Amino acid sequence: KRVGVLISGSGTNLQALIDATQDPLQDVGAEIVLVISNKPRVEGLRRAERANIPRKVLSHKNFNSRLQFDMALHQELVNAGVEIVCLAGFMRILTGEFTRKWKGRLLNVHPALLPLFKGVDAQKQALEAGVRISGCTVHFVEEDVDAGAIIVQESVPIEVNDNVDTLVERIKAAEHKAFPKALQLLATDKIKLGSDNNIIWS
Ligand SMILES: Nc1nc2ccc(CNc3ccc(C(=O)NCCCC(=O)O)cc3)cc2c(=O)[nH]1
Ligand SMILES: N[C@@H]1O[C@H](COP(=O)(O)O)[C@@H](O)[C@H]1O
Repeated sequence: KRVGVLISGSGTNLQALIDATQDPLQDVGAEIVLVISNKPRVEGLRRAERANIPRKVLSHKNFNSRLQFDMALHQELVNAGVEIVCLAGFMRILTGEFTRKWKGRLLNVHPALLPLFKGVDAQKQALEAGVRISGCTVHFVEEDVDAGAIIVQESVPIEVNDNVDTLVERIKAAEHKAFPKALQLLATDKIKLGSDNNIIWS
């Protein structure tokens, strides 16, 4: 399957997807054919360059509305023949127009065990809640933010002297295993999204 990856920053999840899809010993069943960043000059674009993956910057500042940005994003993905889209640290909320066009083919990784700790500071929320276990979630993306059907989760312990930075790092290591696993399940048709947002395993 042809995969498009959307990023906004460092791209360590993009790197994990690149490594997994380019590893001859793994059969992820996917090829990353396009990387799009909504921010220029981020490290994730250099990771794509090093992997010889076509890449593009689409700044939301160049569009008069969220919908126009999303439709330009959609057209780029369609033109590249993308079949599955992965949000890898993409920090723009997508319109329902976009999420409906990619329903069942749009994945995101969230740095907490959803439905706990939705939103942008999930690791900080977990520390403040005093939970002893957190982790990451790879889910289908719906219009309702961080509410899509869950595909893969991986847990990590929260240590006594953890701060946001140490927890971010530990959760990222889990993300780098969970995201390729979830992509493989979808790309090789082991799972699909059911009509009432359930996961159907074949
Ligand atoms: N409709 C839909 N779109 C998404 C876009 C990105 C992510 C990634 N996780 C994210 C979750 C939350 C945010 C957020 O609230 N950012 C601050 C506002 C930025 C802006 O103005 O756009 C960003 C990404 C998830 C979703 C999702 O679940 N549903
Ligand atoms: N959505 C969240 O944004 C971060 C992206 O990191 P990177 O993949 O750009 O390194 C990750 O922690 C991910 O959970």
